[in-house]
Amino acid sequence: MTEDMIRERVKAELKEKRFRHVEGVVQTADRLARIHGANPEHARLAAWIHDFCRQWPKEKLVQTAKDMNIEEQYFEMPELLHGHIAAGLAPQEFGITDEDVLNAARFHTSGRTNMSLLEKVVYLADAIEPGRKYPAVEEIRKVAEEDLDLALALSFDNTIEYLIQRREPIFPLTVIARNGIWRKVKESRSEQASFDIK
Ligand SMILES: Nc1ncnc2c1ncn2[C@@H]1O[C@H](COP(=O)(O)OP(=O)(O)O)[C@@H](O)[C@H]1O
Repeated sequence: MTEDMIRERVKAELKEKRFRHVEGVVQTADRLARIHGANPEHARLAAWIHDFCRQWPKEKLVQTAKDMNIEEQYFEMPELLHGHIAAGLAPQEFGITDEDVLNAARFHTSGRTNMSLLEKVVYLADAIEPGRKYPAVEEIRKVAEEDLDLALALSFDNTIEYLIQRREPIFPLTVIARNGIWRKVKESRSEQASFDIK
């Protein structure tokens, strides 16, 4: 399937506003990939498909996830299932088989530890595409141009703070990923005496 065909297939599946978000993620993922040396075509593919199942009803997500044998832990938070299902459908639906592309779609909402460069690019593109509006977004946009790991750490913190404020559960692996990326950011800067965030 060509990228244009994938675009049209995704467009047919989503409401206009959601599709505009996806277009924003594609554009941002392409840009971040070029800046940071990831594969821009792979970044765009993962971005096109990441929200393919975003508008499915919860029952359909849960049933499909069971049929696909998606890991038990994701069922506790059905908001996290759509990326996994999109990745599971992608070989058949779009002819996409590259594991890194599939994982970038799979983990775009929760993140995970030891994310690949492409996974970070797509996670952040989803968080900072031009349609996103939240207090920290400008700071994360700016940092994402220069330091992908720091931007990822800030983005995890932002999501976790948002969920806490709303008294929502936090997926435990996001917290573990958050701790890991902050450790990596701090270690890589430990020689710089002036390292200071905020
Ligand atoms: N780490 C997380 N743990 C638990 N719930 C989360 C987590 N990240 C996001 N969510 C929930 O999933 C929903 C979808 O996340 P969001 O990033 O806005 O959408 P999308 O994955 O479609 O880009 C959010 O409204 C939030 O409630």
